[in-house]
Amino acid sequence: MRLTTWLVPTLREVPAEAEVASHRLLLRAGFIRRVAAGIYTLLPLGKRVLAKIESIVREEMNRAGGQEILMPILQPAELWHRSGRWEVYGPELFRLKDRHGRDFCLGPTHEEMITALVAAEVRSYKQLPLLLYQIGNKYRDERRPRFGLLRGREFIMKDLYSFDRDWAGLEESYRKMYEAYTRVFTRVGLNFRAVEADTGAIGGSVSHEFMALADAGEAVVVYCPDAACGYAANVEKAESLPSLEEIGEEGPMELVATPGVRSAEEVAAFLGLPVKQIIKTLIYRTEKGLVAALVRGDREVNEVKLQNHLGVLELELADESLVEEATGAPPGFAGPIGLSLPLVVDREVLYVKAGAVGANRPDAHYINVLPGRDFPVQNVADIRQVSEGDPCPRCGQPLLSVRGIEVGQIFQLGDKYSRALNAYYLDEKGEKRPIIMGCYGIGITRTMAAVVEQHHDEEGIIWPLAVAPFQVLVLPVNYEEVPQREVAEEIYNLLREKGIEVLLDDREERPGVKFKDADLVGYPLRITVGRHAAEGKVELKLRRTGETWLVDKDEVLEKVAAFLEGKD
Ligand SMILES: O=C(C[C@@H]1CCCCN1)Cn1cnc2cc(Cl)c(F)cc2c1=O
Ligand SMILES: [Mg+2]
Ligand SMILES: [Mg+2]
Repeated sequence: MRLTTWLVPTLREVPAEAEVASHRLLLRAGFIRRVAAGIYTLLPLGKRVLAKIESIVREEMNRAGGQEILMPILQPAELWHRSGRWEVYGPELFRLKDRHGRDFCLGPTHEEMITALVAAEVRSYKQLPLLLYQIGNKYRDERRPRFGLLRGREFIMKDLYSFDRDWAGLEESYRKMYEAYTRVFTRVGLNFRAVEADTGAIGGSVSHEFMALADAGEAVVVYCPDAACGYAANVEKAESLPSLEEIGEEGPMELVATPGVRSAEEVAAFLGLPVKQIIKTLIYRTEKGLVAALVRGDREVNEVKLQNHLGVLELELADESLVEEATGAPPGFAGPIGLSLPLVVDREVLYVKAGAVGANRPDAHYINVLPGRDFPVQNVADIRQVSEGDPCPRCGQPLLSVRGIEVGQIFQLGDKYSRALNAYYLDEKGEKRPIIMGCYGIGITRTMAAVVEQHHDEEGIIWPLAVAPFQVLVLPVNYEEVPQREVAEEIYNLLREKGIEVLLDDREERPGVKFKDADLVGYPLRITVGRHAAEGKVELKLRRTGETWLVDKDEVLEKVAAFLEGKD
């Protein structure tokens, strides 16, 4: 292919809206263009990378026994009514009406649709297990689309659904998918970790996320430094050994004036107590009303754990006016004493024997508060956010934390959707039983961006060979100069005949522009045809290491083949 015929609109300037490397570089290198917030066009080189990622995913899904299908993006609301999710999802679900006024949504996921299909087509245990998957667009109206392809409102996902006769079957399908995901992310060149994950509203119990480690990642992973232990979890779900240290001496509760002293740190300093002896009260708004969550002063509430514990769909910190109304005091003076709200108490709070809490009146706190004596402790749970340094829940060593990009997530769903959509089968004895499901997603466009986050330098992208838009770039420094053009054309045609993905930069551009573009786009191997062409010599350059070799043009094919075999 000749670059003069290809649309690769590279940019010198960094687009202002791009905050992370992958967004900046995919724009500058001419791989994507923004259409609207969270909505992108994939340009030719971007599409070539996607095609490579998709074919790796397809190979591994097929190897695991998956059968590829393609479901509609337009989903009739009726399916979502049957699963009860039409009302559950809010503005994130793109809804529309057809010309007859019938309700549809643009598919954010396909549990309902695939389960309805299987309900209609599977009758017998002989048809199980069944693994069906698709690769296609998904739509989620994110409140804050950002970071380019990392969080879009339209994106490409591979979603596979497993259908088994029982839980043992599901565990086998889940294990196969876990291994298939490990192969996919290894092959595309990502440094990733599989971590225990929260299942969210999808239901089910077991879930893992595949995290590409990157500072630009929105997810926080906590993990045990000891590889033999191997504990790793999304912080939404992560646990640590609770501190069962008793704090403070029991004593009579007292009201003390704490003028303008609000935060746990301020109250601790004012009262001369350690922060962990403060008991924080945070008021949350849910669709079932207000709730007060209590954690030690040195902890944060984990809102995902709290939401799961309460079984609510919406959970948001109550704003100041709501807190005033509910407690009679501004935030910072809220407390559990005499509070007419349901309390959820973190387990560690029980070990605070003389706590300080807001007195539900301005500028006042109670001290020597004893949980159980001074406020009810019926509802105790693990609702605290684990942080770096907390003891590993398995082996006690201090946990570490790192940021990650969630490129895949797998779930053991169970029978939630099969019961809702009537997907049953008859076993050997003719007994009717619900199909046991799993669902498994990979963010295809997000994976491309994650690869760029992990593979770039200040010059541009460094594509791993397996997903590069082209394997080799032939770069004649001065295309009008005869020996250079002839040698470049000769090498270009030789490689093409061998089926190597080679691009020839035949533009009449200044050499500097050509070199800068070559490094920006990130072709893995570059063959520069310059002044040595007259003696039949060319320069090979590896984008990843910058290493260069001056070789005779007759050695090029052998060198390129060796590089392609070496796979980076
Ligand atoms: O999608 C999943 C679970 C798995 C992920 C892997 C592939 C199959 N689905 C979870 N989820 C996330 N965001 C959503 C957003 C909207 Cl607006 C919605 F209506 C539903 C969902 C939703 O169900
Ligand atoms: Mg989540
Ligand atoms: Mg997730």
